[in-house]
Amino acid sequence: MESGDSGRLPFSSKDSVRKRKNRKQKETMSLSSLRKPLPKLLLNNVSCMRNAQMVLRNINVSVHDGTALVLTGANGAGKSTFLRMLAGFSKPSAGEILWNGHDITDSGVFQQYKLQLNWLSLKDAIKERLTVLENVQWFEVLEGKSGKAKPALEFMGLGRLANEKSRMLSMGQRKRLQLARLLAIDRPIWLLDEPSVALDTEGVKLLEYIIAEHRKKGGIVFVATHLPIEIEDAMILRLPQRFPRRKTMVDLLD
Ligand SMILES: Nc1ncnc2c1ncn2[C@@H]1O[C@H](COP(=O)(O)OP(=O)(O)OP(=O)(O)O)[C@@H](O)[C@H]1O
Repeated sequence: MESGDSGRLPFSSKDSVRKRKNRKQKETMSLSSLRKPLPKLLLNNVSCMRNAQMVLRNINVSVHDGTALVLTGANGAGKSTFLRMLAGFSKPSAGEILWNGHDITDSGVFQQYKLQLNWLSLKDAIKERLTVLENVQWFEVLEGKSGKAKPALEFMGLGRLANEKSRMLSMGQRKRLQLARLLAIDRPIWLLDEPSVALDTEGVKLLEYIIAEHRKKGGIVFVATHLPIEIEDAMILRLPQRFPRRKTMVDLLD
């Protein structure tokens, strides 16, 4: 009996050790899944209407710190609409956009969320009568910051023009000024609509560089573009064409 009992004991103790191990493994797994960071931004089945037409349909994207998302697609596919929605200018007609798990359409959340955003679009909001430097400083003042305007302009190759009236600037220089503003204000989420338009080769390189540096600090970058921009490990979201394409002059020439 004794030997029989003692013979069974090691098995039952092995069993309980194995069970304990399994339990521990399960606990570790559930802990690690708990620890998995929330996406900074989550678009959950988002659709968006403009002018009574569905422009974006059932978009699902999750974006973590350091991510770049490049939006591509034909004219009218909805790239700017996507950015406008993230900026809070348009509301999703269905689905939700969560920032740190909170719905950005909630007004309390939006007050905090909008302070994270840096918006760059074709409408450059440059004040013609201010100098180039004042145009950046003006944004700094609104932000309660100071001291970064000059270095940002110098970095973007506009140091020499800092005291010129901004109406003197060429298109590419205006774009560089917008990028200098982005650097001076330094907010974490960049929404860039066609940021490389009008930039020369060096300007595009600078743009690629500042995007890479921003991401290294954990910044998030959304870029809507038709032009190739080198962004390492970017997620690409190609928005579908909204209407069947009619024949164009290009097809006739082919
Ligand atoms: N201000 C507006 N009011 C109403 N509808 C608009 C407005 N702007 C754009 N739209 C509609 O939304 C659709 C998507 O436009 P959007 O500007 O998002 O496209 P896009 O992909 O950025 O185009 P592009 O490559 O030409 O910049 C357009 O086809 C247009 O019908």
